[in-house]
Amino acid sequence: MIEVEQLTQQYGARAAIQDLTFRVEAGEILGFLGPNGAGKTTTLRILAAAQPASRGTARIAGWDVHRQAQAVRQRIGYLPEIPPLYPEMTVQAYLSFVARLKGVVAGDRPQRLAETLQRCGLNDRAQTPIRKLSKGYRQRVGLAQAIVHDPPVILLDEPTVGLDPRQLQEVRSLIRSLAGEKTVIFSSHILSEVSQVSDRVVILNQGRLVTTTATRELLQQGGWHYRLEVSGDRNPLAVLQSLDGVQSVQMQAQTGDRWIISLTSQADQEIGAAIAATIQQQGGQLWELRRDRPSLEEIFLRLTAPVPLNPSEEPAE
Ligand SMILES: Nc1ncnc2c1ncn2[C@@H]1O[C@H](COP(=O)(O)OP(=O)(O)OP(=O)(O)O)[C@@H](O)[C@H]1O
Repeated sequence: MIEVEQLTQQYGARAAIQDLTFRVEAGEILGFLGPNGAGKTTTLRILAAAQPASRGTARIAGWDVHRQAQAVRQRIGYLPEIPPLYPEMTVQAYLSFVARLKGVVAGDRPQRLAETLQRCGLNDRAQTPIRKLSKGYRQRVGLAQAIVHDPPVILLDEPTVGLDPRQLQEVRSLIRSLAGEKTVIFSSHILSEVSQVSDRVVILNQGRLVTTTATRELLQQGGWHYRLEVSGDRNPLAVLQSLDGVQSVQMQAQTGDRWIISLTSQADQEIGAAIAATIQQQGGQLWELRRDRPSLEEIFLRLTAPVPLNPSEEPAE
């Protein structure tokens, strides 16, 4: 339903996004994730036909976002970071205006409006001027304007920013309720949030695609975290470092002949038994061995760590 190929946006000498390629299938909810400045807004604006890309192509339901921008705009609902609301209008008048603008025929408008107000939990605010609404309700109106014309594709740019926990929950379940029926891209910089709403994520960092994967698989990519407390005559750090399947080892604390060590295994390598055997072989004693999955936040931070400069680009000392 959405096909992005080699999409690049250049701002002067800098590329805000570079060679992005991904697809979103019909009925899928895709989490679009990345830290601030990763290029999420730029990508969504291009997909919404709100700005042309410097290079590459993007198609929505087969229509090219650049060459067939009008056809694309009719088929998408777009919620930008700052929703385009008219503060003096009532919710109902505004949604009716948007429906007309988006080409909903007059006869269909009352039903589209009623359905949208209901779906977005806005029935009791229909006659309220937008300027009197709380942030959460404004966000609902923003979502409502994106779906009032019943588009097959919905693009939501950070729809949950600034909401309180209850509003967050409501907006998330609203987005979830679109699954299967609509194709949705929903951007965020919080992986745990995206994982609650979408089955698959695209992760961007500094304008480049880092990964596109099922959220479930992302969790498994992180390997395991171990924390062990060991005593003995010999510091076990070196021998643990050379163990098969180890990604990193760190000394957390040392008091006398006791060490507290944290260790991360490579993706899907369960090495608890090997750790215990190694300590025993070198005559040490294991007082504690704990195993955890890294949190989604840790995985996200690892995947989006700043990209180091090439040696040739490093400033001279
Ligand atoms: N009109 C513009 N002119 C120049 N640079 C821009 C412009 N718009 C965005 N950028 C730059 O492009 C990069 C990507 O910005 P973008 O807003 O797409 O990222 P983002 O992932 O949406 O970030 P955020 O989460 O902060 O909204 C940033 O470095 C930004 O400063």
